[in-house]
Amino acid sequence: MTEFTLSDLERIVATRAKAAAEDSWTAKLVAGGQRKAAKKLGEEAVETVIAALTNDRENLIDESADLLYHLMVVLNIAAVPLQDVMSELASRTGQSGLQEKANRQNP
Ligand SMILES: N=c1c2ncn([C@@H]3O[C@H](COP(=O)(O)OP(=O)(O)OP(=O)(O)O)[C@@H](O)[C@H]3O)c2ncn1[C@@H]1O[C@H](COP(=O)(O)O)[C@@H](O)[C@H]1O
Repeated sequence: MTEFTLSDLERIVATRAKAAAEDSWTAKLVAGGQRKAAKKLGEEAVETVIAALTNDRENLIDESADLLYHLMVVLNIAAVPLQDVMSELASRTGQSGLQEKANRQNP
């Protein structure tokens, strides 16, 4: 199987967001607005946490997929390109998270 990336998922979400709400979960979520989509994202985050804490590997993979998909929907509604998130992550490379935290606390 060829590698599937978050960029592929972003493209699928952008396409399906324009479908009829009765034919597509993505379109239904988008039509429901950011409040509902963000709530769904929060639920998936909690389910991911529970899977992690119960050492349920299969469920962790499943819930992580739900989480990433719903994040892509929330970013789509907010008109935030995935590349903006990746650029933010890229700008953080080369500095330890611990160093960044220390700089924030002692500017
Ligand atoms: N990756 C996903 C994806 N992951 C999860 N989901 C849907 O997210 C929904 C929520 O799942 P949950 O089980 O958490 O929620 P639920 O139990 O069904 O609902 P509640 O009980 O919480 O109300 C389900 O309908 C899942 O099918 C997804 N729906 C779509 N995609 C991708 O989007 C594409 C287009 O899908 P449609 O927009 O539906 O055409 C698909 O081919 C996939 O690539």
